[in-house]
Amino acid sequence: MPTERYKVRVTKDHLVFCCGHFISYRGHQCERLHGHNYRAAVEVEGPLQADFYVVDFIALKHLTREITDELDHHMLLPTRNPVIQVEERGSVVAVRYAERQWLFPRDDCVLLPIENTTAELLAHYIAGRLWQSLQQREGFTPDILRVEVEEAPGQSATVEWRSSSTPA
Ligand SMILES: Nc1nc2c(c(=O)[nH]1)N=C([C@H](O)[C@H](O)COP(=O)(O)OP(=O)(O)OP(=O)(O)O)CN2
Repeated sequence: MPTERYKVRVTKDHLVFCCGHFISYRGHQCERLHGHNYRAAVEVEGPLQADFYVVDFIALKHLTREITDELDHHMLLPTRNPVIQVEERGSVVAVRYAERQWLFPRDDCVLLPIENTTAELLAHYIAGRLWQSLQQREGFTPDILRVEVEEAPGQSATVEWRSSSTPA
């Protein structure tokens, strides 16, 4: 008897999040501030549950959207970047890279506990949040969770999280 696996995937226009950002690269260089219409796509693998689905599309979309909506229309700033310093000062966020400095209203920013706002690490951030929401709110641990973040049409990054009990 062949074995079978199931996968569900969601990507929707409401999982688009429009943000400002800049990344450091090659260790010591820094992009100019610019924006993207990012799009998240989420895949979950696992056995069929009692309702004959891996996970409810509706729950998956809802939980993913909660996370992407928090990012939408914000400036994304990494708090762990070795060359970009991000400092909260009351109602503003001061950002410094070498001689360049920016001051943003605090409410316009999302400070992310990542090293760089690459599509890879944005996918990692969303995957971590979604893994936690699925466990805590749906009582569900995926065998495999993949999050893709498309920075622009034709260029995206994907991260894969596996449950410790899922064989490689
Ligand atoms: N692997 C990754 N590479 C790059 C990332 C990333 O997140 N992961 N990010 C960037 C930049 O943020 C940048 O904004 C993208 O640059 P670019 O590809 O030049 O963007 P365009 O949309 O202008 O691309 P065109 O194909 O020239 O239209 C860089 N690399």
